[in-house]
Amino acid sequence: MSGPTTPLSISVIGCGYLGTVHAVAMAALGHDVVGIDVSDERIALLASGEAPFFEPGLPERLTAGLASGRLRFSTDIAVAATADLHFVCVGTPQSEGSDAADLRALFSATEVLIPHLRPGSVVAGKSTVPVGTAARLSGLVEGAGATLVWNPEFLREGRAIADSLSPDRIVVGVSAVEESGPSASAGSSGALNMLRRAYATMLELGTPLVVTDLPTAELVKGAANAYLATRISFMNAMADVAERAGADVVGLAEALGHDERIGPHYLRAGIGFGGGCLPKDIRAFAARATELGAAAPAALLAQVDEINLGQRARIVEAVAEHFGGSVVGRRVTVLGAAFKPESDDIRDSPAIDIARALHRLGSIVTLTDPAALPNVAGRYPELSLEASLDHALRDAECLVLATEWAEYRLLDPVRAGALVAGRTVFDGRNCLDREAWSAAGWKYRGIGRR
Ligand SMILES: NC(=O)C1=CN([C@@H]2O[C@H](COP(=O)(O)OP(=O)(O)OC[C@H]3O[C@@H](n4cnc5c(N)ncnc54)[C@H](O)[C@@H]3O)[C@@H](O)[C@H]2O)C=CC1
Ligand SMILES: O=C(O)[C@H]1O[C@H](OP(=O)(O)OP(=O)(O)OC[C@H]2O[C@@H](n3ccc(=O)[nH]c3=O)[C@H](O)[C@@H]2O)[C@H](O)[C@@H](O)[C@@H]1O
Repeated sequence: MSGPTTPLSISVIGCGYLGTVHAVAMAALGHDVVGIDVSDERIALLASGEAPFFEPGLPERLTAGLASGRLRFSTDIAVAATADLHFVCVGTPQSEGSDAADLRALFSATEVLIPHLRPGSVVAGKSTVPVGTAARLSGLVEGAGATLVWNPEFLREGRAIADSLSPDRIVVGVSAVEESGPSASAGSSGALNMLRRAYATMLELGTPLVVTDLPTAELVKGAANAYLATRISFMNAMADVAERAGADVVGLAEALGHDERIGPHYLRAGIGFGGGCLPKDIRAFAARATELGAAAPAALLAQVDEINLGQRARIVEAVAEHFGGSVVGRRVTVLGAAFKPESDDIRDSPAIDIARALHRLGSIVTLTDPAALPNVAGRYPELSLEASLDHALRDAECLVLATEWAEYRLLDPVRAGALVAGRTVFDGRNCLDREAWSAAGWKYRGIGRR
């Protein structure tokens, strides 16, 4: 990818799944980038060229960035002082004991950055936040003569590099809004120009730029994730009806997806959504909506959440039912631990929830995954982990496919059938070839399927 006409000096604060990829992408675009994090371990890994998590394409991009001299990493926030533009990418997890977002890292990262800001520099918030957060931060930033903008991120794990370098759209929220619509003040207009320079390569390629006010930019992100989550739960609700009615949710989704007004994406029924974002983001959105007095969106998203979590419980119930009501002593192998394929992220993973629930009910659970097992090890000692797929299959009395990695989707049912002790498969992602598995003598159970 060709670089911008005038490279910027950029800091990226918080080098997790989002920040690491953003730092690497900004360097790939030709900017001078320093990634900053409070974790010594993480920064040491990154500085040595080792990707701290599994993300396709990241190792190559990281190595290239470091070799170009345009990418470095530090735990010292003072190194941000030379940057013109600071992207804040720290975590905003669910608070313990409530549905609201925990904004402590965001405020603390901004506070320590303040002494290193100078007039004209720009702070761009990328973390996902409840609407109104930017207004609370802007006073802090403007006190230092700098400008705050909100620039939410829409990348998906597993496709993070491509999503960062070729986004569907770039959204920038600025602080000044006049009655006639968003229009930038002097500070905001300079900040907007800085963001245009940061993303020049993509803008030249025609990527849409949406300039709006701060709360709308924050809401775009929350609404996008709420909508995606709602689509998935909608299809899981349809799957419930389909299953009871003897219909097939896979065919239903295909037919719905051909409608241009609906489109084919996020219609896959299954054990539901997980990860570090959709679940906590809909909860934070609902909590903030409630604070603002908007009861209906909070109720809608509570229902989306309930349907989603219900999918995990239902598959556990179905496995128990298969064994005549009790899984005690039954050997069940769960295929997949990550919340989605091409990622090692196990945050709020449906696969882990299901494996743990089966174990609690007395089942002997083996969990396998091509990338995520190092993240599971130590955290869930009750689960028996098996890196080799063949070993995981051996003597299993039933399989639960929880994460649709290619090696599971393409698993040969005849070969698998020779390894297991019982030929029953619960396809939690409706991704197996039902006919081929049935023909190989398996009892196939999908979700929302006959
Ligand atoms: N993971 C994803 O695919 C996406 C995440 N987001 C949002 O981006 C934000 C970050 O998410 P992830 O990267 O997934 O989280 P993460 O937990 O992987 O990374 C957060 C990083 O921030 C660091 N950190 C915490 N406090 C800090 C401080 N004061 N100064 C510097 N670094 C600090 C942590 O050590 C950690 O490395 C969240 O708001 C999330 O909702 C948005 C789009 C995509
Ligand atoms: O805010 C974020 O962090 C990101 O959250 C999601 O991205 P991500 O969580 O990486 O993964 P998705 O591909 O959206 O999948 C989320 C979950 O939904 C599930 N899913 C997805 C699609 C579908 O049809 N059905 C379904 O159950 C997946 O298995 C996975 O567990 C959004 O897609 C990104 O745009 C957003 O930037």
